Amino acid sequence: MEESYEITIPNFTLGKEIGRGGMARVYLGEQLEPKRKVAIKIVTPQGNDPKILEDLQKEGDTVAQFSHPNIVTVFSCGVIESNYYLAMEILGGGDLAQKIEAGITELEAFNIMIDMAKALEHSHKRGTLHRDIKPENILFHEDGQAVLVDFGIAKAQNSVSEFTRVGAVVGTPHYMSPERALGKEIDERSDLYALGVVLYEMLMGKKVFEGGDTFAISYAHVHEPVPDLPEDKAKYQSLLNKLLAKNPDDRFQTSTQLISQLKKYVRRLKPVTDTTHSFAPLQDMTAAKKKTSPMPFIITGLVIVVAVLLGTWFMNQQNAIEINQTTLNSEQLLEMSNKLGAAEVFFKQQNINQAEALYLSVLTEFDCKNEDARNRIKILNRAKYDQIIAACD
Ligand SMILES: Nc1ncnc2c1ncn2[C@@H]1O[C@H](COP(=O)(O)OP(=O)(O)OP(=O)(O)O)[C@@H](O)[C@H]1O
Repeated sequence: MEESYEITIPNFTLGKEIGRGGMARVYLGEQLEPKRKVAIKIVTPQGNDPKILEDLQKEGDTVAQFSHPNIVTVFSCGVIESNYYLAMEILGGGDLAQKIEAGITELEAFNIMIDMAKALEHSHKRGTLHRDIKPENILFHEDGQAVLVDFGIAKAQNSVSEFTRVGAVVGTPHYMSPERALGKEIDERSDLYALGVVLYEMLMGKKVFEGGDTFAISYAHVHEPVPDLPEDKAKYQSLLNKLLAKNPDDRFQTSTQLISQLKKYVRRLKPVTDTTHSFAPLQDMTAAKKKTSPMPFIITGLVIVVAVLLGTWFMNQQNAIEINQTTLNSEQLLEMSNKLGAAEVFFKQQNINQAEALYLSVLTEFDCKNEDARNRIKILNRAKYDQIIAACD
């Protein structure tokens, strides 16, 4: 029951749909002059927002000026009938999420890292951040070469940050740098952090921080230490720690620095026959079911939530317990339930400080009688529990 797309793009014909994202569909197509096969992405913003269309157009123009083997080649872009279209080269080798699922060698992971660092070096030198580095945005040519796509939320580096512009963050929280989660100004080091998260995923086959919701994941990026790699991968720990440092000053400062470091690893890996992973050939990747990329998370007010939470936590450390006993409205109830969810995730992961901070926040700011939070705080911090009981009952 595939609906056909009713838009006509001058100089292009649309063929079959090959993928879908949050606001976008991607089709095979043909450019008529000069004749060539292309992939055409059509984005239909909610409410046909002219500002979003204008931003997409600017971003398409920016990417079209890039000329790099590891950045998708854009042939044409524009706005037609409130839709934005982008005609680009076809990347028929699947995406990195599929590769990770199928299994990937360490050598291959490092080669992909170099390709992506080179792509970022090119765009950063031209003042553009990617801002949405994730495995779904790393596609492959059929010969296996990695290509960075979807500068869909890229912004010129000196333009207004997406926080101040719309009061929301666009992008998945799994690859979000700490400074970004906290709503601070970001620079190229934030893209390099995201690339570090991708490296962890390639090495371990799972995300560096998981959580019940966007908040819990972002909170982990801000506070959680980088997990220890298993013994057989411990040789990559220092690299990973540097990529995922909480403070951007402790990371690689430029893609160029990262590339030279990665090359050393590749040199060491090359002569070794890697038997730790089974590598699925590319045909298997392309045959694998294509997961459509999930709609980007829109994290409204995340910055405020994290800031409020941190503030509350520090105050709780310093001051005597103060309890809010007012009746909660529905928004506050929702916020409390989000905090309880995140706290439970941290508790199960034995992230005691984070769990304690969240449970205390629930008891002091929302509901000092909340049974779940009381039971946990009783285990985590008996003194605080007694204080809360005394202040509440
Ligand atoms: N040039 C291309 N060649 C082949 N497939 C492509 C190409 N560009 C995108 N795709 C595929 O089309 C699908 C949707 O694209 P894309 O993820 O860019 O949409 P999106 O809405 O921007 O995604 P997101 O929700 O992550 O922002 C994906 O499966 C992607 O792999």
